[in-house]
Amino acid sequence: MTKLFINIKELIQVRETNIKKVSGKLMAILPTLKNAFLLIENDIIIDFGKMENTPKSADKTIDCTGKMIFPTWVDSHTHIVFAGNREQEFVDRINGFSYEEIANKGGGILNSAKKLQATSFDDLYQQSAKRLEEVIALGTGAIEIKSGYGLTVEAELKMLRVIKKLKENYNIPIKTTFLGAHAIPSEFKNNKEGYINLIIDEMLPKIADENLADFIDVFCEVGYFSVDDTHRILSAAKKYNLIPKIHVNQFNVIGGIEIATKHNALSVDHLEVLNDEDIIHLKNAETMPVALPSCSFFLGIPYTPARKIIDAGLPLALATDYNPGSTPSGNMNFVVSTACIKLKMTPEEAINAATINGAFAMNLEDKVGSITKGKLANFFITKEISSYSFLPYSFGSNLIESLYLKGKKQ
Ligand SMILES: N=CN[C@@H](CCC(=O)O)C(=O)O
Ligand SMILES: [Zn+2]
Repeated sequence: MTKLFINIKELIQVRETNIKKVSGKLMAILPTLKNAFLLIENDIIIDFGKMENTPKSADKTIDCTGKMIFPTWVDSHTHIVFAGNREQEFVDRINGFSYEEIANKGGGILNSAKKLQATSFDDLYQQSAKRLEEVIALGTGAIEIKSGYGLTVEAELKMLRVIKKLKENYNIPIKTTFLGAHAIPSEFKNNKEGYINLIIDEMLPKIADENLADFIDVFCEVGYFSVDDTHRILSAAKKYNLIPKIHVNQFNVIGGIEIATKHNALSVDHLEVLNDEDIIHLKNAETMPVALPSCSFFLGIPYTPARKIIDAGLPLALATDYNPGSTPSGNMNFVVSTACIKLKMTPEEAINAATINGAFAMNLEDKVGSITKGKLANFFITKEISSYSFLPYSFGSNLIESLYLKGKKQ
């Protein structure tokens, strides 16, 4: 079955030959085609070009006059499998408590873990599926999902099995990250080593047995897991071929980037604080830096210094961090807007960061992230808009008119 999209006002992020990622100055270049067509066959993009070269026929033709087509957003960092919400902590923060103070009082990640442990598999699946549907409707066409709100063998496995079921039931590429080292559970309050042993000796082998994860993550931060802990966990995960994607530099610079790059991490995420040495480590690595501006917006913490990263010649990806504590939003359109408004990224840089660079940060750059022949037909058609910059400019508006995943209208 072929579908031909014609009279596309502008086809965004067209790449004749696939690229892995865009870095530095090249991030400012967003290749597009005006007055274009796009041809797909079943779930795959098979051709695109200028209207004067439109193929004569297709099984179905869709007129896009006045509208643009973007590859769907690639959200490379989420925690959408969680139970309940944490709006009381939101109110506590309005009343002057910090994220750290709330966590130290037993709130934060431990609060979510308590809720998740008491939630059945089916209930957790239903809550998570609803969030997945919500973000797909907002233009996300590939997503990474982490565990890390279980913090017991049983509850971490429950989270990962929920993600597995989401993968089976939804039509988008989903990658799974094991984040057992998200926080130290209360039972191990004075025995962090004991919890790390549990991760290494019990959780990892069981996860590998059931093939439940693609990536390994650690929250490398003061009060959570040290650089040495991170090194231990990543070394153990290597045996199971789990690739590191690490939470680092959210509140403090403690050497997380150095250890992550030594372990050839696929990405380092957050980076709200970043020093010159970190930049040097990133320059010597293939690791993708990932900014999560909605988290900075919600917590009122510094924004990732995107200019410093890009101006150093590095790539940058954007993701939502959708989770109940620091970012209760999975809206990639808002992320792209906030990146322009607060991180001073140009629309071209932000769109590259939210598509092809996000795909790299999930090892999916051959499948999604650009309009390229052979890639999945995952894209959205906008409402009538004046230019692609109108999208980040109109923050808070939903300008997506329709969405195709693997060639099927959603
Ligand atoms: N920082 C660590 N993990 C999450 C937040 C966890 C939570 O507060 O529930 C994040 O990426 O922001
Ligand atoms: Zn996160």
